[in-house]
Amino acid sequence: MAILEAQSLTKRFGPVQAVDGVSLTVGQGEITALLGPNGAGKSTTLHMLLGLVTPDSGGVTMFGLDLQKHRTEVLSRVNFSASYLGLPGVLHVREVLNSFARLYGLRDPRARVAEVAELLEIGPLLKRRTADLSSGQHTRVQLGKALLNDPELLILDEPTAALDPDAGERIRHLLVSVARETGTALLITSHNMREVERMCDTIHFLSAGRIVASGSAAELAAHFGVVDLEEVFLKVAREGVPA
Ligand SMILES: Nc1ncnc2c1ncn2[C@@H]1O[C@H](COP(=O)(O)OP(=O)(O)OP(=O)(O)O)[C@@H](O)[C@H]1O
Repeated sequence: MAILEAQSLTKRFGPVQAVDGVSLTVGQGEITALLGPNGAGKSTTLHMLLGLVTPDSGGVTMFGLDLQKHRTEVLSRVNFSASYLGLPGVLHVREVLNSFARLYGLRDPRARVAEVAELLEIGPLLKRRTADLSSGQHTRVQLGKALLNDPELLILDEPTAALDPDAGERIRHLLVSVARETGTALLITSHNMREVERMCDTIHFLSAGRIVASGSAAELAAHFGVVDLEEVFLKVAREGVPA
């Protein structure tokens, strides 16, 4: 059974058709990427999948349940992280994570916060005020928050955007382990083509709100007659997709 199925999602903001008929499926333990130029509609698509933005048309099914009809049940099995999400600045990292752990109804919030802090290597940050974190530290805390409830579907908007190469590599390794070992389905956006090549099973390329190409990195490179995903990106973004 698919973990996530989006059917013909559309969203218009005034004159801008941000998303125009996006359908996609993500299976258990699969890592899927949404790629595309700035403004292609990636974040809007993710926000519709999370129920944060209401689609003009189309629907979302997760775990076989309709998102609109079973919102609370469905979203309790999902989590989301993005560097643009704020954290309450006056609170310490431990207080923030403990609050989310209680909000998620975890049986032993403190134990899970300790586990996640070890996974994300944020133990030394637990006593810091979130307002004092660097952007890379903030990203790791956000990811920690997103792993607290052991989500079956993890949606990540540019998960490694603010991380240095070493931290980025560790987080990629962690995310791949989470998908492969626990069966969590991952849906990510990224502008880092090497990252997507290394992590993702399936890639959907968005342009002007539409999926214009889908496949593995190798399939897409072969299809467009280029050597890698970076070149696929440049070709599709600059020349479009031949009809
Ligand atoms: N709340 C909003 N109100 C008006 N326009 C919006 C809103 N959200 C997004 N848009 C517009 O919808 C289009 C798609 O935006 P979106 O943020 O989904 O793109 P993106 O692919 O995530 O881009 P980026 O790579 O720059 O993050 C853009 O033209 C954007 O300006």
